[in-house]
Amino acid sequence: MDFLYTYETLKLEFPLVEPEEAKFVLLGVPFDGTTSFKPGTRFGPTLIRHATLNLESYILDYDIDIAGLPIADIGDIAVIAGDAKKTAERVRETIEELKRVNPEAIPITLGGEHSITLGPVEALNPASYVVFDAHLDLRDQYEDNPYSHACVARRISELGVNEAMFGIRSGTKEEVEYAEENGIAWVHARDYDFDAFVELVKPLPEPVYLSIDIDVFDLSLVPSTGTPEAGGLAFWDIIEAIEWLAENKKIAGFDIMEVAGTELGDVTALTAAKLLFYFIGAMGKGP
Ligand SMILES: N=C(N)NCCCCNCCCN
Ligand SMILES: [Mn+2]
Ligand SMILES: [Mn+2]
Repeated sequence: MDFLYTYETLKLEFPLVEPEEAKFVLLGVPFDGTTSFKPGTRFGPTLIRHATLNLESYILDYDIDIAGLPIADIGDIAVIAGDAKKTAERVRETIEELKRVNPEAIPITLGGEHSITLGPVEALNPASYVVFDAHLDLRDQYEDNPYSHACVARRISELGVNEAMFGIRSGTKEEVEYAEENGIAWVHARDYDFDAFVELVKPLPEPVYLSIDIDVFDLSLVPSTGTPEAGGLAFWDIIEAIEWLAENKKIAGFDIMEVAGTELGDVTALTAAKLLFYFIGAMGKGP
């Protein structure tokens, strides 16, 4: 099928299916309009897709080949440079188009900066938003823009979606107060472990939208991201959490955001690509 706002890009190397038949539908959003420190998230989707060429589709520890799963790639969204709100709206409309023809599809958005996550969340209407991020993203506005990547969790909480955040190590006093006043639970990167994750996520209502801001990882794993912060989580910390979610909660959608870089083979994109394959594998292997 054709979508109003998408165009074709590099694709995964194994056989893909049409979006109507897919369980997993990839969508890139090459947007870096509100990036405040390091630019380059507009190259994120292409860098991630390219990095998948380095990976085996067979996942050793799951004994599953994700090439056999129904995956579609609908390409990238034509973004509106500098306008996060309108770009997120295009993403919302595209995912709404997809859900009309395939209500079972799980959209996987590759970013692109985190502001764009508002689009899939509005389209999918999850009961809960679980996010791994170095940042709280709870500002009312940043640099005069309420649709900045630093505000996305605030905008999502205003929709009435429950939120839980993990790997946090950056925010303002106002953001901490907003979280407290609005019952938003978050776990500092220093305090993160699997038990803390399960304790907070278990009671959350379903479906859950899962967002990974790539800057949650330790800097060594993600040198190219918009606003890097030292002191992050390990790769397997996040895989373990994804596995628990895949087994225990209905997942409405997933994204990997804030991947930047200008060179093919960037470490950050390799981390993101491996994360993508594990997400698909964990969701595809069944309980
Ligand atoms: N969600 C985000 N990525 N937020 C980034 C906010 C950047 C704040 N820099 C503050 C610098 C103060 N000198
Ligand atoms: Mn973020
Ligand atoms: Mn972040």
